[in-house]
Amino acid sequence: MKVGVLALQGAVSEHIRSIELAGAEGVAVKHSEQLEELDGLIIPGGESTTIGKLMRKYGFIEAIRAFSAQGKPVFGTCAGLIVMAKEIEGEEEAHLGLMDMKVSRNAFGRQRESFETDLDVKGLQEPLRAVFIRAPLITEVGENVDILSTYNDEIVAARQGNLLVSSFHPELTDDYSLHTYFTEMIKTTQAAVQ
Ligand SMILES: NC(=O)CC[C@H](N)C(=O)O
Repeated sequence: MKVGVLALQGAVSEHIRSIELAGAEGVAVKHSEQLEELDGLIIPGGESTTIGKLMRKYGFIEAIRAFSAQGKPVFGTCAGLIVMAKEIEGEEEAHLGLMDMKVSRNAFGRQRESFETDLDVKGLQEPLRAVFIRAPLITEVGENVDILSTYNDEIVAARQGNLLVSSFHPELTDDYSLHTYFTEMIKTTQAAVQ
């Protein structure tokens, strides 16, 4: 199984390490043509405005939409979550606009820049060590979105079919269980296609 990590900006190598611990081959993705050989894609954290601009410049917007439309799984963390949202509070334009949710940027940052906590995540056996860095919050979700985790009653992880998002960074600890969850999503879609 080959999982790409969008390598335009942000925490790329850490995601490659975590997805390889979960048993997949991790590929740094710099050109949209590379998507053709992938089974799943991770969009990392970083700065969503920058990632959005670079995605437009290098033809990733249409390419990732087409990738997702084939049913292939996409996992966005932190800034990656923001670029996947249909709506971003205070901004006129979304980026990929894939997932039926509204997000608020830097929502936790107003309280605390960054922090770590143990989170219960639906579908994971053990609490997950989660690192929040100027993290966004999901403030509204559509009815097709399954809420996987909350922190202080705020939504911090969710899934909609082949789309997975977390407002925290699951790649910055040794716990790769959310990456394993993503590889399981890929296996399920592959089984459904065959
Ligand atoms: N760690 C992160 O990815 C931070 C996201 C960043 N605050 C943004 O709004 O794009």
